[in-house]
Amino acid sequence: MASFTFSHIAQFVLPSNIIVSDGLRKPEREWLTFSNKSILARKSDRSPDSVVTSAVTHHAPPVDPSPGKEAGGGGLMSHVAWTSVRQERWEGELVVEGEIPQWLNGTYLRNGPGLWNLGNYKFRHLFDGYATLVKLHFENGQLIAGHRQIESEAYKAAKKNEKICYREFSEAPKPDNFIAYIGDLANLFSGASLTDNANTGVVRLGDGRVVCLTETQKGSILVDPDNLDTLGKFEYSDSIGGLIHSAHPIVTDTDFWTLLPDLMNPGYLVVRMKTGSNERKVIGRVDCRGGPAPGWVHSFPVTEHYVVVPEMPLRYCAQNLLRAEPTPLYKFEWHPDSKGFVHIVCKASGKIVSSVEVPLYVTFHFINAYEETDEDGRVTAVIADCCEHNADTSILEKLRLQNLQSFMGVDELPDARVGRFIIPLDGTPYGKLEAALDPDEHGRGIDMCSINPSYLGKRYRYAYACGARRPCNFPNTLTKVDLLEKKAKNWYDDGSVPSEPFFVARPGATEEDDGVVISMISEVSGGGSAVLLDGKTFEEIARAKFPYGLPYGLHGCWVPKKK
Ligand SMILES: CC(=O)/C=C/C=C(C)/C=C/C1=C(C)CCCC1(C)C
Ligand SMILES: CC(/C=C/C=O)=C\C=C\C=O
Ligand SMILES: [Fe+2]
Repeated sequence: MASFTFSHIAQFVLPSNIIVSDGLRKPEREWLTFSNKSILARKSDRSPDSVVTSAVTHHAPPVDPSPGKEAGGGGLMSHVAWTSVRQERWEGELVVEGEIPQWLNGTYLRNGPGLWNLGNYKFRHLFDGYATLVKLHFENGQLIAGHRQIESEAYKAAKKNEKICYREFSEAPKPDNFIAYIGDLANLFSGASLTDNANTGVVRLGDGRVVCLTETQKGSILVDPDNLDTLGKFEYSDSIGGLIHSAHPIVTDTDFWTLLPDLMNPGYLVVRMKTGSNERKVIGRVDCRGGPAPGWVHSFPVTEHYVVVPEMPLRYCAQNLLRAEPTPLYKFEWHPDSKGFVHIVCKASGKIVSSVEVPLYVTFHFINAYEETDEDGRVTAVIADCCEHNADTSILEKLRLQNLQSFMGVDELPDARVGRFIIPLDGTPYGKLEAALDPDEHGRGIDMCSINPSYLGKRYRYAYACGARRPCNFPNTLTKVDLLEKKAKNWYDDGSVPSEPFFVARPGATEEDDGVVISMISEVSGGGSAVLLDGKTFEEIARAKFPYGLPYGLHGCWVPKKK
């Protein structure tokens, strides 16, 4: 089977005339059976090696078994989770086993780096892949699914030139000579060479616009949640400047909060953009208390009144930013001597109300935060929970594609826990960090979390995340963590890699876990499915198979049905 290259993309693109059999198009086309559901494709649209045929023949491996530069050494069959999606777009109805609740009406969107191959070259890190946006549209118990590559400048240039043209998470185009290198540096400072490959998350703003995001500000891309069209850049109309921001803004009906790390004068800007506007306003600023640069700020939490600004000892590194080749910690450096801090900024005044030293920590994802009050209603502390990797940076290395692709049954996933920060607001200089529950409850693996969004910034009880059933080299369960009882319920499907469990509340629900949890799984057989779990029992209630294998994806959002 040929490997997937950009020159093949044109062949692999399924035309928009591919529709489910229940559709109304004329049958001058051939029938192809995709997992019990038939779709139509024009015969002339199919290349002999196209995804259509390879996805249909379930005997053929849906992955490229040939050893690549970095992938799958020794002909090892790679899991479909770590294998590039084979076609640029697809849409069709999925057959549902089980039952989708009738109240679940809307679209779940999930973004992630689904394409890691460029010609003969393979990206080396999970986070480098070009963005693949997947949708699950639920309506009256039925499910229309699809995916589409996001048409970022970085993706279009790579497709045209069959090589990486912008600086991605771990790699950058190699300058041909010294003059080009100098030009490159200038482009880095202006931001021109940075990627806009919006492969990390997707958010629905309060005004209904849907934006795909990564950590570069220019990688904020508007998409159409129905047909997944790339609509263009989300342009920030202010003059705040800066090149990077947190990959995970906090989005509510009224606001969009984010943090902008300041690499020149180490610190963070706390910014807010009101719903309906493209203009961010600086609400406050936190100066770093340690190290030569701000800590990596992939995400952060908020409470009702405060923004929690983490200052992780895993800090941006100016030298590494300039390198074309990956370094052990990519664009970052571990500075245990610089200590770890958490700062609390008042949303209303922008003032820092607490800044404490905490034990060293490593986290990508904060889960939630809330305020602890005394009997007079005064806030005494902020509690902030995150998926914490025991202050061990090796998780970044574990997310190299070669490591992910070479699982041999040996347990390789470093331990992680629900890290709970307790940040006093009484001027005490130290905060605490402890495990919120025994990490064995979720197999000592935890990441890719969500909560019931109505509990954002409030005292809450349940978190949904990916956990571990060992041995594994990547989180392979879905886990519902009860932070009150300090227990977890785990869902496991042998050999599958599930993506972030996403909670959708039942309209009218009064209990925190009354709803469903959506995840997409990449299966050991090479297939891919959407799964629905009941929020309360955490039992699987429905599953629907895609006609092709799904690559791993990162974060999602819910777009409710238009009224
Ligand atoms: C997918 C994910 O979780 C993170 C993606 C992060 C990216 C694409 C970061 C890109 C960056 C650059 C291209 C240069 C500047 C530093 C940094 C923000 C790491
Ligand atoms: C996949 C991941 C981080 C994604 C960032 O958006 C972390 C996985 C950690 C494993 O435990
Ligand atoms: Fe993330």
